[in-house]
Amino acid sequence: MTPDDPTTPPGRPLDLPNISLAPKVVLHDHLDGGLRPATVLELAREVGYPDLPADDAESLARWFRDAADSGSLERYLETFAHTVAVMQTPSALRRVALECVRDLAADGVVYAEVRYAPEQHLARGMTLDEVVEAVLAGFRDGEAEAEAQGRPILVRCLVTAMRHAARSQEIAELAVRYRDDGVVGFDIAGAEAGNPPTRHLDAFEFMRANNAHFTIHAGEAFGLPSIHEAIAFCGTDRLGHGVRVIDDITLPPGTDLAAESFDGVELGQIANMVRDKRIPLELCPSSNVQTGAVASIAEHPFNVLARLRFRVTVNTDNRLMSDTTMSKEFYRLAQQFGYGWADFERFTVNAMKSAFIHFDERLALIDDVIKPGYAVLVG
Ligand SMILES: O=c1[nH]cnc2c1ncn2[C@H]1C[C@H](O)[C@@H](CO)O1
Ligand SMILES: [Zn+2]
Repeated sequence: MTPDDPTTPPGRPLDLPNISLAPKVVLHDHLDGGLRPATVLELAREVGYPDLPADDAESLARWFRDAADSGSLERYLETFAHTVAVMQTPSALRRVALECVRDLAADGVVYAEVRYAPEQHLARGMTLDEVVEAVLAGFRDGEAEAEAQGRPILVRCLVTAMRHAARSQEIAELAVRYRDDGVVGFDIAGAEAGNPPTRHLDAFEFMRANNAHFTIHAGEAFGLPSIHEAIAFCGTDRLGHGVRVIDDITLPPGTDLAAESFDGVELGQIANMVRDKRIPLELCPSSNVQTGAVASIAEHPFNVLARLRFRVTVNTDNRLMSDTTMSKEFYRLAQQFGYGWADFERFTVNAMKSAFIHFDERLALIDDVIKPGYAVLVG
């Protein structure tokens, strides 16, 4: 695209430096999937963890990306053993949480919901409450620092239960216990096949009974039945990925996935329900390619879903494993599907509307931060 090209979107060039200036919102970002490689090395040395697969930051970064590039969610998840191993003390958790906020703020993120599974951080004797408190302290440190640097960011936390394990009720209780301290919701993650959302129905019912929010990783490695359970039986507020909802959408043969509109599309009951109820899709393009949920960015249903007016949001999932940032995800989508600032603004407003903070707080960020931020870029 060049400035003379009539297809070039208006405003500043859509390059990474400009995209990083745009206000962005991330709803799906794992704390244990976003460590800095140098921090993994330092913490491993501090806690005496000898099993890292590389001993310099650059090689370690490459190892995470390549190992996660596996085409299988199960193999992708194996890489987390190394990050979780070095996140077993309050000081390590607080540092990782602080650096997470620093990295998000430096990338122009203005609101983030960051998740992790407290039950995976008990190996050296911390309690679930101590884990949550250490992470929240790190987020508060990061927010204060960003504020002082004139780059304010609001970071809230989701606590995740591992879907193959049996602690979801406890984790849901933890979410409710810390709801006034920065935990805004609950989630389940891990290997999807064989661990359907209804395995954790009690935990979701507990959240609903307490008027509390949750999202569910569904429709990533496993398809429509998982999405159906998450919505129909569990009553999820959002879908973690949900990308396989595309399997309930019939496109005429030969449809160009990068088109601006789609004729002759048919939606099944599940796809209609997701769209009718405006259930947010936490799409994570790079991660979806790495786990084999989709074959490539070009074949990612993001554009089809966006043009069909599903409530799509753009997310990082795991910045370390995908070697990504919010800006890079936006950039990759723009390169593939020709998006401009107005599209980015729409995806960002979609995300902000879908956040688990209160309505007035969401509205304030949309009106006071997101809209003015994009107005500057559009010019
Ligand atoms: O995209 C994902 N799908 C399922 N599970 C995931 C994904 N990304 C991270 N996880 C797992 C691995 C982490 O250890 C855990 C908590 O953040 O969540
Ligand atoms: Zn995830």
